[in-house]
Amino acid sequence: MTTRTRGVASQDPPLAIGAEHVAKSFGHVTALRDASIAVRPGEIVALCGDNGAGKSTFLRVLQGIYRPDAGRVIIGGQEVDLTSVRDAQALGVDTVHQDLALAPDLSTVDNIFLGHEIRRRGVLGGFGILDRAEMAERADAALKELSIALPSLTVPVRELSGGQRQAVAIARAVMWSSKAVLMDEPTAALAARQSRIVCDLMRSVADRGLGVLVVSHDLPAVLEVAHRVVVLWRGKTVLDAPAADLTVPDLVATMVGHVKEAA
Ligand SMILES: Nc1ncnc2c1ncn2[C@@H]1O[C@H](COP(=O)(O)OP(=O)(O)OP(=O)(O)O)[C@@H](O)[C@H]1O
Repeated sequence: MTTRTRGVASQDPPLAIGAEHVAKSFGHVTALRDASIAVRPGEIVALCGDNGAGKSTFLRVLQGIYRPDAGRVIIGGQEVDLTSVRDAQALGVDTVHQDLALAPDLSTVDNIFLGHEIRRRGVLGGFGILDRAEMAERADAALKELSIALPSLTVPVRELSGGQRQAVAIARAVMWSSKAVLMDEPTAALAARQSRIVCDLMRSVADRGLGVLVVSHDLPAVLEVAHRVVVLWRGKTVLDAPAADLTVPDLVATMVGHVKEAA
């Protein structure tokens, strides 16, 4: 992984996460041809587009799963060359996946600390036993900070509701992110009330100063929660506008190619 500041260091405030003129092809299929997005600290930006527009591919570029063929990725105001998801995580970017990627048989505490377990020092200085009390305390504090109320932090997460599991996945991502959280369709599987709770949670995450990039087909939720909306059409950013200036019919028209405003 390398980082450079060329051309992006003067942006004020520095981008939490962004990308400029990204292209990515798979053989003869062009998934992205000119995709750009900019998310500043404390900002919620929605990434929308019709099926096959390139949203998942763009998200994977920002996560470090795919290297772009052209263009650049920016994290924390610096141009970066990500070679893996671990690179993005090390720079402070974590993802809430559509399937949440939680371990169903583990508790909320264990899921939040999965891969980041805290251990007490062993008697002989080796790896010690899990420090469950410390992990429970820190998980509880992180959930409280996001105003997430759960019936129990110790039951397996499969016993929680869909909205509660979504909240656990978001809390886990926030716990290990210092710059931005990427969310893939966070309200897709939720009823209206739980969807509103997740939108409130996105606001809490942004209020902590993190950038939030959310991929969503839920256009009313997008317009309610996002500060700005970026639309991809056939792999190109064709709209980047404040959500307050847009309506659902505007967005639908842009998503299907009736472009009113080029970025
Ligand atoms: N690994 C891959 N190999 C080949 N083609 C791919 C690959 N990933 C994506 N594509 C193609 O790239 C284009 C963009 O796909 P992508 O999944 O990024 O779109 P999307 O906007 O996320 O779509 P959806 O909303 O349907 O999930 C599509 O034509 C898709 O078939």
